[in-house]
Amino acid sequence: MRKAILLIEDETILAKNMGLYLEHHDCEVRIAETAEEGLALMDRFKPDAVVLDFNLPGMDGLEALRRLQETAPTLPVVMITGHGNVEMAVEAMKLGAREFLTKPVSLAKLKLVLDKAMDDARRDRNIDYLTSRDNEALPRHGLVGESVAIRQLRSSLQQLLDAESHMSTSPQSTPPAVLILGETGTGKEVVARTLHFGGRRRDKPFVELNCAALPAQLLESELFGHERGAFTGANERKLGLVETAEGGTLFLDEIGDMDLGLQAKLLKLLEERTMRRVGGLRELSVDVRVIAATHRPLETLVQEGRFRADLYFRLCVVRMVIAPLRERERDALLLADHFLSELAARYGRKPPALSAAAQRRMLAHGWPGNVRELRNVLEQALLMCGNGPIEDQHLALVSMSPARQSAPPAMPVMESGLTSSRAGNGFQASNFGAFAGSGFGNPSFGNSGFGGLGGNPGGHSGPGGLNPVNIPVDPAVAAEREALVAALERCHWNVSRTAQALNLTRDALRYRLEKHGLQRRMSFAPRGPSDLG
Ligand SMILES: Nc1ncnc2c1ncn2[C@@H]1O[C@H](COP(=O)(O)OP(=O)(O)OP(=O)(O)O)[C@@H](O)[C@H]1O
Repeated sequence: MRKAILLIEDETILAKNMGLYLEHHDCEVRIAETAEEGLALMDRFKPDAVVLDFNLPGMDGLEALRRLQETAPTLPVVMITGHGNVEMAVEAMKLGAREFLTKPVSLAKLKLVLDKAMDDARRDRNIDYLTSRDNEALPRHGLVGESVAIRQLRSSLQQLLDAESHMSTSPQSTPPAVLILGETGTGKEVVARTLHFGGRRRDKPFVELNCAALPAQLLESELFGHERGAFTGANERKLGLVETAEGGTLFLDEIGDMDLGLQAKLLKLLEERTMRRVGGLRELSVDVRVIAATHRPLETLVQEGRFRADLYFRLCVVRMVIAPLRERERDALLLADHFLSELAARYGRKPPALSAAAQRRMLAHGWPGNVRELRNVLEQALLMCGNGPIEDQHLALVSMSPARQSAPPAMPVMESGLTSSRAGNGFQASNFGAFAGSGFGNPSFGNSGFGGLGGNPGGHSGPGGLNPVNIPVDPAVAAEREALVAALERCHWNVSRTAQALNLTRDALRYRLEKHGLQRRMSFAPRGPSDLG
């Protein structure tokens, strides 16, 4: 993705040279000759990084840096000075400048420093973002719902957390790996966060990675980091997310999409608690709790040889299955109340009522996108309903193939939550019996959601990302897709900016990307602050 770089430099020739060099290296550049001009460009240009000269006519570089920090505290700024003044540099660093270069500036070094500054900023923002999202991602009232499935899940989570609280604190006793299964949008991430933030690791990092979002090689270096020179473009050593998660939790979403080669490395991490950076010679010890999730029927992938059986067993020391929303009795209405209060507060309005017809329609709907879909549908309905109640025509529910709509409830709801909750203790070692038998895991996967979708579970796009659920394409849907693509192109496929441009929440945009099979085209897509889905 082209990076947008703002150069604030009054020496015309130097600014031009830097600009040409960076443009030649696939950056989009704007030059401002004064700090005032640069600051005025910020809103319109929205740079990914700023190169800022100390000595400028009018407002000086330090003052400009101060202002940039106020308005865009995570924006990486590289300072340039002609004097190599140490005090100034220290002051700039204190103010948050990422890097410091002295004139004459080596253009190659500038590019290197910029790349590193943007990389570091992205990593920091990931962590900040993940931390700041705690409250947002953990519903304030915990897992909303009173269905048997959700009550069981809540109590199983509590039992697991209680058991973990009695574990020894030695580094050898990492809490068990957990595998969370469920259709898209059922709340797998919420469960993972509940386990992390409800447990003893809560003050350590919760780092998440979507394994479906990156090609294998990138995923490996994102996960395990790399040494300098490990491959073309590896100009600096980079820490991976495993090391970033030290002492905390690594949440691997969409684990079913992980490449087989990388699965072997993950297995080693789980078995030996060691890892090696790409291009590295040393084995490094790590203390990381792994929680993995997928919407795919992992057991079937194992049977088909697409997922390692040994890794599967390692991951599901505790296995949790989250029931799809359509199987959670009247939870859709409880969740609707919850989301409407939350959304109404955000829009500064009173929560609207749901008409009886709207309630009936919600209870009859199949919710292929589950809780996420429900929230997005309600957000739109809230905006459409004016000051009256939400009527059924305000609910933009995507119609589904008849086969799916008429699918019977997949399973006794009791099966939800930890698979082993039947055993009475809420959780236990994974269900090897079920794996070996013809049922191959939890019946909820065999019978319902996944089967009924003709191999395209939960509305997720197919491997090419272009074939979402069997939805008849109507012109409105096509128009929505077109508008999305246009906005994405305008915003260089940056999720945050696109969401902003379309006045959508990131979740709402993410849902729409999934709906139209556009998600896989996000080339960068780790769940970072700017790119997070
Ligand atoms: N029981 C619940 N109560 C309140 N909010 C919920 C609940 N379950 C899910 N949510 C909300 O629904 C949205 C989707 O949940 P989440 O991201 O955890 O789903 P997921 O299963 O991880 O989805 P995906 O498979 O696409 O990664 C989030 O905004 C989450 O906060």
